Amino acid sequence: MTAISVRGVAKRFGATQALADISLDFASGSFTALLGASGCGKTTLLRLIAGFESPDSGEIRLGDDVVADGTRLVAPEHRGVGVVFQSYALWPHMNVGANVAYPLKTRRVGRAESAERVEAVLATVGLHGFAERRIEELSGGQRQRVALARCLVAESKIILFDEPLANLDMHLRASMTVAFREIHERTGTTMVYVTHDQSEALALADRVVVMQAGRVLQADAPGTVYAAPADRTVAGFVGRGFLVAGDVSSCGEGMALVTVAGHSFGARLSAGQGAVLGPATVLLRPETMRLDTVGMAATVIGAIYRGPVFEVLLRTGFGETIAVDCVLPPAIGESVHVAVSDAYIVPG
Ligand SMILES: Nc1ncnc2c1ncn2[C@@H]1O[C@H](COP(=O)(O)OP(=O)(O)OP(=O)(O)O)[C@@H](O)[C@H]1O
Repeated sequence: MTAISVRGVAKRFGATQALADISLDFASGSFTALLGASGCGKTTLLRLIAGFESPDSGEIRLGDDVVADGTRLVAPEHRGVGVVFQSYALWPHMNVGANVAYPLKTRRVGRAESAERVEAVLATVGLHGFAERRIEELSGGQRQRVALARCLVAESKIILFDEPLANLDMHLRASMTVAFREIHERTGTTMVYVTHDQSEALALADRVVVMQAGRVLQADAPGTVYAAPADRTVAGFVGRGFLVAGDVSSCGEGMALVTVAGHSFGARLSAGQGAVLGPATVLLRPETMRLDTVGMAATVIGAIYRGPVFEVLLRTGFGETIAVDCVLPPAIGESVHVAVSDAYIVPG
């Protein structure tokens, strides 16, 4: 079943076309990440679904109900949609329990039932026994869990997240990413998650929608967006990758034989990509390249220590920069060869 349907939606702010003709369906129980650089329109799309903005054209449905079109605009409080913001939007003068219970209070749910439901959602978000705590006693991650609990207690079928982890440190982000996934799996809530952090999007979502300048460039499973990006922009934005110029000499069975800097290797073609003989854009990723005795000729231009490995920066014979991961980096200026075990011909 479709939980959210966005059809031909456009939104302009003065001279800025924030969204241009967006059509997307969000399946019930799905977890979608809206990913893109600052200003691409992610938040605007989220705000349109929530009802904080109205579309200039197009239609938005939640389940079977039209909530926005040329004639109708259902107010946010009547959409049954929960929103978790980057700023927690909690009431500092109320304790955790009262913050979480707020949606139940406005619906006049009885005290005993309310206390029971609040305790249950606090347990779901890993805050069992926190009901009496004051908001200012909590860490950023705990506050974000309270905000999520407040959405869950209202039993919103849809929860929208607007960069909820942007204020947290790296370790807390990682643990909250795991927590969000678990809560999604446990509750089956339809979730839409705005982020500009591609690693967060890949880790959390079952579908990643990559946006640029108010348009959708690709909407696919994380593995597909990573392994088979739809164009150069997605290839450059998702994961660590390098786009180099190659020359395709033969094609067949979804594979091409491509030559880059004098070295020939097999590269995948995207589904539906026909024969692409001649010049092509090749996506190379560090994990599928290694230094070897044969391969693309390159010169070492630098090495960055990344913890477990060094990222060794190389310049190919055509002046393009690529990188491979190495435990022991070669010396700067050294001539090396790079063997490629997987590559991808970027469409377009
Ligand atoms: N209320 C507004 N008034 C004027 N312009 C706006 C308004 N809201 C958004 N915009 C513009 O619309 C475009 C899309 O903004 P939006 O906030 O959706 O982008 P975003 O992808 O969420 O960016 P960020 O990651 O920086 O939040 C931007 O150019 C922005 O400046």
